[in-house]
Amino acid sequence: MKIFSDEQVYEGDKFTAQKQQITSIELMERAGIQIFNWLHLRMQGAQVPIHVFCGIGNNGGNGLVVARHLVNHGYNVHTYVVNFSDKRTKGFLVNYDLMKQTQKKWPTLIGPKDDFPKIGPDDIILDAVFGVGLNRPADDWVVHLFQHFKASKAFVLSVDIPSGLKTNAAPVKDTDVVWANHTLSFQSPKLVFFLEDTAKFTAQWEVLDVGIDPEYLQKTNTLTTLITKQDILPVYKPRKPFSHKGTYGHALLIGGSYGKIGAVQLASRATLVSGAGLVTAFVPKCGYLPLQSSVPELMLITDTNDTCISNIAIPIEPTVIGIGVGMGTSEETASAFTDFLNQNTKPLVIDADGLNLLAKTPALMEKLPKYSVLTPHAKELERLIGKWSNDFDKLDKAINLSEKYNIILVLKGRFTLIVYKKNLYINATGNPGLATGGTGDVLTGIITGLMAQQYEPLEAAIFGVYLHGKSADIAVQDFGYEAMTASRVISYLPKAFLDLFVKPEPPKTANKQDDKTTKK
Ligand SMILES: NC(=O)C1=CN([C@@H]2O[C@H](COP(=O)(O)OP(=O)(O)OC[C@H]3O[C@@H](n4cnc5c(N)ncnc54)[C@H](OP(=O)(O)O)[C@@H]3O)[C@@H](O)[C@H]2O)[C@@H](O)CC1
Ligand SMILES: Nc1ncnc2c1ncn2[C@@H]1O[C@H](COP(=O)(O)OP(=O)(O)O)[C@@H](O)[C@H]1O
Ligand SMILES: [K+]
Repeated sequence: MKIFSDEQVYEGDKFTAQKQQITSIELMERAGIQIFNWLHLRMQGAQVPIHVFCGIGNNGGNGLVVARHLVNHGYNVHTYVVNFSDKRTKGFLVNYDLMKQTQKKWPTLIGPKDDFPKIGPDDIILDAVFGVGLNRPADDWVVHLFQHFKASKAFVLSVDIPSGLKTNAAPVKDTDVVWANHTLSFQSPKLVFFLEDTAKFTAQWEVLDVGIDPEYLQKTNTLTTLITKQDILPVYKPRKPFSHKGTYGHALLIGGSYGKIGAVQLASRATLVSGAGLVTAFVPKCGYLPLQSSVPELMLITDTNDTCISNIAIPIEPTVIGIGVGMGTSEETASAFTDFLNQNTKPLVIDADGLNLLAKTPALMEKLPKYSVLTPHAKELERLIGKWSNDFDKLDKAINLSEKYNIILVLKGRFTLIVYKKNLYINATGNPGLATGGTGDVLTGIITGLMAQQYEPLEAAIFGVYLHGKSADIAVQDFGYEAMTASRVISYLPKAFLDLFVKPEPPKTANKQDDKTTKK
């Protein structure tokens, strides 16, 4: 799913107005009706007080449209204008006048010196104070109003974005932003809904189709994508009837050390279950027996050293190499890793201690083949790029690293972000059941297995991360979060593949307008 920038949404609005010969006010009316329908469907006329707080820009204009329809349908509505500027937009002004005509009085103006209205814990707040037009910190009194919302414990529905939140920068303080229970985001979700520092500002979100012309949506490319099944299906390579194990590549996993052979076991099982034709592991001698007896499909090559990797000699021609899981960072291993990178020409997936060794000797980054896939968790990433001040700083640094070495970075977390140069892919599958040792090794195995089958490295990273999280999402239904374990994530990979071909259920809505909303 494309994540449009603010500029692209404005541009799309203009394109639509021109192509469909309608005014921006009519487009605003359409969007407002969508929000009204969302509320009406859920409230069915209930007389719960609804406090609509409107700014003076187009976000406020959207709020006024909703308020008018709520009044017309007999709801218990209180409308306020948060009067932070006198530069009112046309979309605001037109709807402000219509509001007067509808309820025969002007909405209540709130300024810096006014008391805030009483809001009960069972009331509803419609937050239309700031949208994506926020371009400087809000005044203190407006921030106090946001805190008043939070203190009321009322349900907060934000229009387009929680007010005070920007789409491209971190807020200075958590109190500068409205904490929404739900956000109706225009046309696509915002990147900030998926970032560690800002996801908390909306407990849930939904996309509202505000009627931007389909031609514009289709032809416009975005830098940011939310990975959905619809993005994965065109990438999926169906198994061919006249194929054999050679068709699906030979994956090699290099890793393991005394006490950490399990990491290679998990990664190589995941590689096998992802469909690689042949899988070999290169491990220290101590790994031979446990791996040979626990994974019969796996072939093994051992190092001359008993307990750690000391000399990576590979008498095979693998399609792809996954290196680093459980490998350790001893001096012998570090030197073997350097020698390996100096002579390697095969595509690479690098995880765990492979990343730690790269961080220790950054000059080794020059040796990475282009399109190598690196899969750091937050700590490993910090070792590679240094500390960051906020999510956007982290992304900038990751983009720089990707551009400098032409590599793909898989930034693991609740929402794993795949960075390739300026392109960003967000994965939303997965759950806290994955917060357990070994699940990262499984991911390395999956991506390596997909690359063995000739998925392009970027495709393999995107597809792999999606499948990994999906397995966990299916497994959680049987095991819950606590009992998940990395092995169970592998056992549910088959179901994650099969799920690709299950059609999503149509949304259960009674209202045609509401069919247009996309549920998370
Ligand atoms: N079809 C539709 O219905 C569509 C509707 N859309 C809706 O429009 C919304 C964006 O509307 P918007 O551009 O008018 O800006 P908005 O967020 O309302 O802010 C108001 C103005 O306040 C100002 N300002 C900024 N920061 C400030 C501050 N800290 N303290 C004080 N003032 C501050 C700044 O103006 P300035 O003073 O800089 O001239 C800004 O312009 C968007 O989120 C969506 O709801 C669009 O998506 C298109 C399709
Ligand atoms: N709360 C969470 N929600 C979703 N995914 C998670 C969560 N916690 C961890 N994960 C995923 O689990 C994996 C953990 O990887 P990693 O930290 O490398 O584990 P290990 O090194 O033990 O194998 C990553 O793919 C990460 O995205
Ligand atoms: K808002």
